[in-house]
Amino acid sequence: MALARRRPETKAQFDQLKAIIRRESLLTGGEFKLASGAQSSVFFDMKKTLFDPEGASLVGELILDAIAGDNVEFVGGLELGAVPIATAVCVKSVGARRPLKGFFVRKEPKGHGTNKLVDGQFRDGADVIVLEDVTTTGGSSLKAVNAVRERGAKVRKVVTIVDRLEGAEAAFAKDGIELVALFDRNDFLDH
Ligand SMILES: O=P(O)(O)OC[C@H]1O[C@H](OP(=O)(O)OP(=O)(O)O)[C@H](O)[C@@H]1O
Ligand SMILES: O=C(O)c1cc(=O)[nH]c(=O)[nH]1
Repeated sequence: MALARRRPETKAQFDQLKAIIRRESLLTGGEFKLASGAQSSVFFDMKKTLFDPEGASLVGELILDAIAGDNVEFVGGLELGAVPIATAVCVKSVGARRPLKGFFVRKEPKGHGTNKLVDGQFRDGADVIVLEDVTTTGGSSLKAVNAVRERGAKVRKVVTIVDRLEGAEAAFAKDGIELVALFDRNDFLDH
């Protein structure tokens, strides 16, 4: 797993975002059931960071910086975590040479209205980056990857805010996808 590059210009923002995640999202000492069904005594409640004004702004800026060299048109991922992230990145891309558009993949088609699985801004066959708030097994991101690949999209990279170092990187590698993380669990925990 590659940690996103900390350039001298972005180091202060990384430090600020890390402090917000530690203050708002890091939960230790409880017993939490994870999306995979596993139990953990550590939980990153990332929505608290993503719905914090400064947290959302920093996430948008740092992810936009992390993908600056990628030639993609769309960013998005599985609901719910990817929704505020994609919005933050899109907002921060306004004024860029090529602003990014955002999509989200529903866990289930909603059964009425347009009944879309992939919603928001999306074009079949496009180059996309999948976004995630926290990666554990990587299963949730892979649902998003598979949904957009069924629509012909090309996905080479998942960008997560925190990687828990519990298998996502290897799961993505099998599908030819690189994992880039702003932080990993070692940024927040001693073990
Ligand atoms: O890498 P994984 O093993 O898939 O675990 C990580 C996923 O778990 C959480 O989602 P959750 O299912 O709790 O959904 P939410 O975003 O709708 O709260 C988190 O937002 C990731 O999407
Ligand atoms: O694996 C998960 O489900 C998970 C882990 C975590 O730290 N935070 C979260 O929201 N989900």
